[in-house]
Amino acid sequence: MYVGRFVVVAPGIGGYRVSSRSFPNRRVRDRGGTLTVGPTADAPETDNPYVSYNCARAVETPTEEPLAVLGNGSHVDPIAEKLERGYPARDALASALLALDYEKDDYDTPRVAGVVGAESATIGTVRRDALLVEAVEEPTVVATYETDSPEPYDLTATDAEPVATELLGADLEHPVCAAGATVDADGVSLAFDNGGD
Ligand SMILES: NC(=O)c1ncn([C@@H]2O[C@H](COP(=O)(O)O)[C@@H](O)[C@H]2O)c1NC=O
Repeated sequence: MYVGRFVVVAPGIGGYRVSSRSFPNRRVRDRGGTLTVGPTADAPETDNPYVSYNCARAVETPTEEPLAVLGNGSHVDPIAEKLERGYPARDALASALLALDYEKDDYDTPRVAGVVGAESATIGTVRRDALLVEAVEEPTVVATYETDSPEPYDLTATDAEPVATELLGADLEHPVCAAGATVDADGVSLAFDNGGD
């Protein structure tokens, strides 16, 4: 099955995977507290605005709560900025997803995102026909295609890098790269797996 990009979150842990039919020559890079998806050196040039972006950010709220933000596009940045200004996760997700809306590409690709705290998690998506934001207690996935509403996900890893590796290895078509995050009282850990390097 091809689900495109997907986010998985639960309290204390989360991850994000890029699956792609059209732009497989991409990887995650660490820019210090932010993980970025972008082209590999040998990738064909493209003017598609949706394929390079920050996919994971570590933030701290005004009350010093560490949070991780994960998502499939430029909405990750305003979600992170709203959390840093004290918006609750629900409101940061809903307002940024609604403002940017689904992607204006050939597929009306939904935006998906999650916010992970040490003891909380919230997941969201904006599609052509819906805006969904939910607080969740157990690992929950939302994807761009097919699985485009939140549903339970069987996540076994408990650390950031194993989460990335587990998502990259999930039996879903066209894996490209993945990110993982863990959050506890001490802060956020981010990691990634680009497969084979
Ligand atoms: N976030 C991403 O990594 C990403 N990769 C591709 N897209 C969009 O989704 C469309 C379909 O891509 P694909 O055939 O790889 O699933 C692309 O034309 C592009 O507009 C993306 N946008 C949202 O998921």
